[in-house]
Amino acid sequence: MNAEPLNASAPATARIIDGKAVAAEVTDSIAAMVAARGVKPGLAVVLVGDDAASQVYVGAKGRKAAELGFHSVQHTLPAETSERDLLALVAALNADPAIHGILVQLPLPAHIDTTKVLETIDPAKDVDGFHPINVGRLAIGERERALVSCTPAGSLLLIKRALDRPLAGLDALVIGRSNIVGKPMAQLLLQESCTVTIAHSRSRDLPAIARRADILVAAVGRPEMVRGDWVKEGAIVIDVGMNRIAAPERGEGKTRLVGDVAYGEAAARAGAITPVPGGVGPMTIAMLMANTLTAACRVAGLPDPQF
Ligand SMILES: Nc1nc2c(c(=O)[nH]1)N[C@@H](CN(C=O)c1ccc(C(=O)N[C@@H](CCC(=O)O)C(=O)O)cc1)CN2
Repeated sequence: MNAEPLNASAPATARIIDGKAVAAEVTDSIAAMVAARGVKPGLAVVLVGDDAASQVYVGAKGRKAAELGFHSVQHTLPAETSERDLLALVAALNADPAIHGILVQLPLPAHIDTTKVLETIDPAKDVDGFHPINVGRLAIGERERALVSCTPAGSLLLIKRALDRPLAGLDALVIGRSNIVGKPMAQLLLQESCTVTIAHSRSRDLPAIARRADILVAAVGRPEMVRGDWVKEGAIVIDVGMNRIAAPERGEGKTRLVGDVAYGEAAARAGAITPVPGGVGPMTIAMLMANTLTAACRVAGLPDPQF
């Protein structure tokens, strides 16, 4: 039977999908599961160099892990660290039974081959879900054996919370084809039996494609590219973009964060929409914690936690 498209009585202004609140629900449930299951998930976060934003993210991940009762370690290496030394650290973490999850913060300095580093992480400890084994398992429909990339996994959870019906049969559009967000997002939606389109910078008549989408995920890295008139009435809009743009109205040299969607315009037509900040971003760290708990449960022979 064909699913009805979303639309019918679309509200004049979208519901705001509160990523912070959903992330807090996820991490609360993780803390409860850690206590109930008697596991001590171990997360190692590796930072190479002194990129200011990366320092903030790595600090937030380590603190959240400790707060949830995980064994939490951070390795901070200087920017000049050789690829060989970084690979040796990853190998040591692969061999450490107290560590269930390894995360190497990106971007890495230019002299280090990122692919080589990510492929050295034991797939069972790859809590970022970037290893080709995990990507492949997701692609062949073996999500239950994979660790799934955190941002798409978190986005799917937000979509499910925003919808009051199953996703099956809905038209989903993912704008952006990155390995980290666009492609795994499309795979997840496909497994929910959506009809999935992946669009990118060379797609023809993107506004027309977008107007057909019941679920629109923007992960293209272009500030406010998706305009209000691209959005179907009542659609769920998930904005993965995080773009810092000049904000002279706030004073000289000031900036502000915007997504890939022109929020005000899109909110006037969407059924529900994620803001930036406060939408998808907080889910990334929550799903990292979820993946680390999952990895620890698998080692202990326990069932995967469900979120
Ligand atoms: N190994 C990884 N590296 C990177 C990842 C990743 O998932 N794994 N993602 C990004 C950075 N990132 C986490 O690492 C991340 C970025 C942003 C947020 C977030 O919550 N953003 C806030 C806004 C923050 C602000 O005001 O600047 C939001 O959207 O509300 C969380 C995690 C690159 N590297």
